[in-house]
Amino acid sequence: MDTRQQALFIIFGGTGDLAKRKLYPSLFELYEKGFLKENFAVIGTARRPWTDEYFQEVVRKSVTTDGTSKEDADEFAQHFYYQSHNVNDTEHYVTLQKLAQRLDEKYSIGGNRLFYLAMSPRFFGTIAEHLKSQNIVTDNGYNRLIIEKPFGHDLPSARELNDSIGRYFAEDSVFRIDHYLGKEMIQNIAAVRFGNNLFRALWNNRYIDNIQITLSEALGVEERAGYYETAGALRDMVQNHILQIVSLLTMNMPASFTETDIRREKIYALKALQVYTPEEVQENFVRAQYAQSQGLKGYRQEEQIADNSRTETFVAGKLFVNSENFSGVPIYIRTGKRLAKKTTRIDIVFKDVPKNIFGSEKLGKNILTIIVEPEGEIYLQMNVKKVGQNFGLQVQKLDLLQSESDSTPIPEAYEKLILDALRGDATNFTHWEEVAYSWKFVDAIRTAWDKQEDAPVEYISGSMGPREADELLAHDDHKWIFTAKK
Ligand SMILES: NC(=O)C1=CN([C@@H]2O[C@H](COP(=O)(O)OP(=O)(O)OC[C@H]3O[C@@H](n4cnc5c(N)ncnc54)[C@H](OP(=O)(O)O)[C@@H]3O)[C@@H](O)[C@H]2O)C=CC1
Ligand SMILES: O=C1O[C@H](COP(=O)(O)O)[C@@H](O)[C@H](O)[C@H]1O
Repeated sequence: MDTRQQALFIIFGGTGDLAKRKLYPSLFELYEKGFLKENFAVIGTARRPWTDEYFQEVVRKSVTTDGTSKEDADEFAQHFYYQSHNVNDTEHYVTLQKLAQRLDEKYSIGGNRLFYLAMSPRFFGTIAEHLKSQNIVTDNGYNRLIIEKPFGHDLPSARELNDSIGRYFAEDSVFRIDHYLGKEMIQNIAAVRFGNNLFRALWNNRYIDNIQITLSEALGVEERAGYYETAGALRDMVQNHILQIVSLLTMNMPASFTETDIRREKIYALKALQVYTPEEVQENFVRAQYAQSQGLKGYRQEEQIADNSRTETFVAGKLFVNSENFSGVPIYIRTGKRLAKKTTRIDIVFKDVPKNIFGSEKLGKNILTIIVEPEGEIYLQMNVKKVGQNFGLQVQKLDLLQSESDSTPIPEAYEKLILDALRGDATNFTHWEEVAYSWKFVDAIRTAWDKQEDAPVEYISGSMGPREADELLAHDDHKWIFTAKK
């Protein structure tokens, strides 16, 4: 089967951080693996007046690491063209249309176009409109729009944004990126759940006691402070990545492993999220900010951050998916910056056996742990017999998968997602209804917080958040499985 793709990429925000750090290296990987060969070209656009030569140099630099072949990087960069372009200026789209047409012919692309909007969402509507009105979309190939997060800052703004895009592009041409859905171990959730009868049978409120999702980062806000100050951890990480993980963990088994069936079940799971009243928000959610400590700046001392900022850099919460299989199972989530360690992990804690027949021998919990980062790993914690004449029990970890044992290099999330978009497979992109239900849940929390007089509590940089996040679980007689000490 010929896996080579033919496409013209037009990247809006071609001079930006995301394009340089993620998009060009991912395209290069696809080139090195043969998915992109002769029949592709990339137009980078942004306002600054770069030349093609300068742009190609930027691209070469961004794809070059220790092992990169200089010849391949040079050949790859030859496919890149730069067009200085202000997205608000209609005249500029006329020039863009001509360049796109010329490159389509030069590289025999056949009209396939992928428009990557790697810039502030406030421009998305105007770009979509101009792509249509200035005939940059073709009628002899596909026209797909890849859209970066954040998709709005609440439900009304997301709906407005969706409507403005929807006037020009049908839902099946819109690929809303959530890069967590391109991560290998996040994609492994479906394999573990639906590929093993053992877990398929136990994956419900009869056997699962609680679920814990941790997305912790060691870094602070770095150079994205301006954006972060308007978002906070709730909008930056919970509305998208965490709720997407929740939907993958709690959705019913899809009728088939296809885009339509998977998305249907994810939408259903997100629709079943319990939307909290302000009192329930107070009880079930904790927000916090990193404080000045251990020689590191506190959040309010960072550049571009107001010294009275109330933006949360940490969120912990307990949520419920009120579906037949998951109602009653607390799902504890936490995410934050300047925490002890960069890690993304999911712990599924199973219920205790109904009766311990081993007398004074204590039984440990069965816990299935999926570590997404730093290394992909899956463990199952089990009770087994201690070796020896006497009967004693011990807890052991069954190592179900270790990335080291599989020599295939793990593709970067963006690389996988761009290839999916080229193939027209939107399974790992978020449907509008998923976005809408996620905002509905998050808006209830945000609105309650905005009305609270208290500022976020503080936590020490390098810790796993404030003690309130531990108390949230202690209140239910639970505790976080992952502590930084391990
Ligand atoms: N960076 C990251 O790690 C991540 C980014 N994202 C999202 O990706 C998007 C891009 O982020 P990022 O690359 O960091 O942002 P940057 O600020 O680095 O880039 C913004 C880009 O937009 C261009 N631009 C701004 N105004 C205009 C205009 N009027 N006309 C044409 N071009 C314009 C800028 O170039 P110029 O000034 O030359 O016009 C620049 O290329 C955002 O939606 C962000 O939320 C999502 C996840 C991670
Ligand atoms: O979307 C975002 O994700 C990153 C964390 O992504 P990861 O792949 O490194 O886990 C986060 O730093 C950023 O604030 C947020 O916008």
